[in-house]
Amino acid sequence: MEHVIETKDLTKFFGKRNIIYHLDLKVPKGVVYGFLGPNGAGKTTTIKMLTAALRPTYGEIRIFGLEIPQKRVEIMKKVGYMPEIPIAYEDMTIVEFLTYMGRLSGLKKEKAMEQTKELMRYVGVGRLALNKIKELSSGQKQRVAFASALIADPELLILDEPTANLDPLGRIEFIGKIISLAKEGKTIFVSSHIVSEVEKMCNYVGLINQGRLIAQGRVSELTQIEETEYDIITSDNGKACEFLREKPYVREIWEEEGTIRVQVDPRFLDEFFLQFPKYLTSQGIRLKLFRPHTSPLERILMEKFNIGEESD
Ligand SMILES: Nc1ncnc2c1ncn2[C@@H]1O[C@H](COP(=O)(O)OP(=O)(O)OP(=O)(O)O)[C@@H](O)[C@H]1O
Repeated sequence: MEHVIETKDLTKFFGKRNIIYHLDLKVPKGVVYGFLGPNGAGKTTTIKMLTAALRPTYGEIRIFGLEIPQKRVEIMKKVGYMPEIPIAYEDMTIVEFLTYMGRLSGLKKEKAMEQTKELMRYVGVGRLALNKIKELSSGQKQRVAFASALIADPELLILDEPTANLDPLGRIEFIGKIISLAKEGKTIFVSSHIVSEVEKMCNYVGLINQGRLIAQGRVSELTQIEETEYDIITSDNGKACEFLREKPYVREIWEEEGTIRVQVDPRFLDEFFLQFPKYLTSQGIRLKLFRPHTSPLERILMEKFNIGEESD
């Protein structure tokens, strides 16, 4: 099996409104796949179809090579799913809920309890074990929902905006957990509208806008567009600016709050990269920061989303 998740021509109408257009998702085994798109792009609708909560209007879905919805029960044994609005069992305590979810996933009672104990600690709700779900904050509920997705040690995790209610520290912790789960060999499909988050945790990405998949692939391959705008800080910004201003390949240059922003003619990037560091070294100027002005993923988003709008 080449792909853990594969859809062909996946399409969804709500009434006459076409919400998802001919989606061909391909999620290879072992990747952290970021399903990235703005509010209303169709992420949740797609995820609901992947988990058989919603029927496609047409198109095919295969998970582990098996067809949804026909093989749903068999497939879902190996899938941990965390919905956007988690948890319905509001009157259960966390322990009861997680043990119950473990039992539903086919674990023996003892194993379910053992997993519950370990996962409550893992997601940071150990002290709240006997609290009812309805007494929790939305971030705490999201942590419990994450534990619930992990309860049967799934091969594939499908997470719908899992960090939406987490505080900044919770987000950092969560990203660390996703990275280590991927190292264990799990495949993770995670939706988000936050570029920086996807950049930190995902090595594969699918960009969705207005129900259309506009790019898909390994982040490192998609982002090989050369940047022409850079942020620079040196130990002598004045001199560095003076040097750059004289160069014909520098299209624009200005300094803002101690950072030089330079825009280079893309045809002469090689010259810029060769000459600028050489000059700094010759003058004993130290380079403190040198980075593309926009992050690579942000750049492809801006490019692709514009293309999408033009072709409408
Ligand atoms: N049951 C429904 N009936 C009609 N329209 C719907 C239904 N569910 C979703 N939609 C519409 O489908 C579009 C996509 O919604 P969806 O929730 O999939 O987006 P999303 O990418 O998950 O957005 P967000 O980031 O805000 O969660 C929206 O325009 C929404 O209004």
